[in-house]
Amino acid sequence: MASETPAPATGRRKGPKPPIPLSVLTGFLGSGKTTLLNRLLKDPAMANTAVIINEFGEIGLDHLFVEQAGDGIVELSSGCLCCTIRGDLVTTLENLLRRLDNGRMERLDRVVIETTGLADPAPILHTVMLHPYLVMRYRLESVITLVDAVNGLSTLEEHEEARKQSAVADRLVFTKTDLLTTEADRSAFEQLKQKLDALNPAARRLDVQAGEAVAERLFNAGLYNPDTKIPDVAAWLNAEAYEGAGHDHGHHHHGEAHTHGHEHGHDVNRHSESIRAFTLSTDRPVPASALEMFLDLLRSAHGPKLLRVKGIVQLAEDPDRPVVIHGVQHVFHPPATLEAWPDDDRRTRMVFITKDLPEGFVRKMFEAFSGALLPDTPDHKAMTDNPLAISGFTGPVR
Ligand SMILES: Nc1nc2c(ncn2[C@@H]2O[C@H](COP(=O)(O)OP(=O)(O)OP(=O)(O)O)[C@@H](O)[C@H]2O)c(=O)[nH]1
Repeated sequence: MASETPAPATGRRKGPKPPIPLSVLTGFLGSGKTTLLNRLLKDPAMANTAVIINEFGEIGLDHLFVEQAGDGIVELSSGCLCCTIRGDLVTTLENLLRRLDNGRMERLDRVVIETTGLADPAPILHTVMLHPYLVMRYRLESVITLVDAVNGLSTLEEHEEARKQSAVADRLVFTKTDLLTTEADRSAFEQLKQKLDALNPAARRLDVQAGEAVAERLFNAGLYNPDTKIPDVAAWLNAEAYEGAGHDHGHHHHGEAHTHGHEHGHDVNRHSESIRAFTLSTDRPVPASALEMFLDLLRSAHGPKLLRVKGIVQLAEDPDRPVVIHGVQHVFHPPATLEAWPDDDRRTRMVFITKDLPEGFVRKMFEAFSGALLPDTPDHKAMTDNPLAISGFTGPVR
């Protein structure tokens, strides 16, 4: 627990240490996580990174070992640390902090957690976000999801977990594009990319085979530019990418065949459409209490349907210092206040990836609390839907 770590650690230099960026590497079974990690671990750019994996055995690190420490952490010749999850993730993350705080480790610039193939990344993120001490020392930077270019389309169609993994990603990394040899393969890959456009329009995409999956492009997806430490809100939100993607979901998938009949959980189109990506924005400053009530209601009543929420908000009470919000399902990072707006755009902007939670409903709720008009993102549903009628809604909008 937090008490094991000596308190003076954070005060060794002046002020508390900045939180350590933490990324989650996920992707379906066999999507190529181990292969990519093996390559990354040799990259000098991974120095001062700790990678947390379930099993050393799988990853075949033997030739890279330099030191085997008692706490399940090994130091690799690249300067990267590798840890197994012994006990639980909290203990592993605490062990890393202990090494850092007692000087056994000089620096820790980044932590990467590899999930098992079937895992929903949200509980891993919650482990950190809900822990009172870890949430001060680590900061969620990015979710990186590997997508197999050959099998990705069928995996997405058949597995809810794969859709969620893709929807919450900050980076979508294609593997196995070298295996796209036939016309049919390439056409399936195009369809896969279209599906991902709908599920997650904002994630930057990288191709392993094109050499794009290097550390500097995979990571550094957080709010803060790692070099300047200045928040780069526009890149982090990438709200422009949602324009066009979030508003016509109903039209993206028509014409696709249903292949699995209509038992629950197997209607491909219905599920693809149930995950939505959209933005809300307003010029009007939002009262702090309205923001709080809006987020409280969203997360308490609809938490599991919020796959990912990011935003920057102009508060009525403190319009010069924007507040940054960041949530994964019902769990939100403590809101951070920036000292100033990073650029001239002072609008409140929020991006949402939701499941079974229609855009019109979220929009209406935001309007109801904030009194804000949302002129730049007209949505005819918002004009016609009655939010009270929808609040008990459980299925997708047709
Ligand atoms: N041709 C090709 N094969 C790849 C690529 N990436 C991974 N593979 C192969 O795909 C298989 C699965 O890769 P892994 O790295 O074990 O995948 P994983 O995601 O770690 O798998 P799990 O641990 O089972 O979830 C291995 O045989 C890899 O060699 C790629 O870009 N191209």
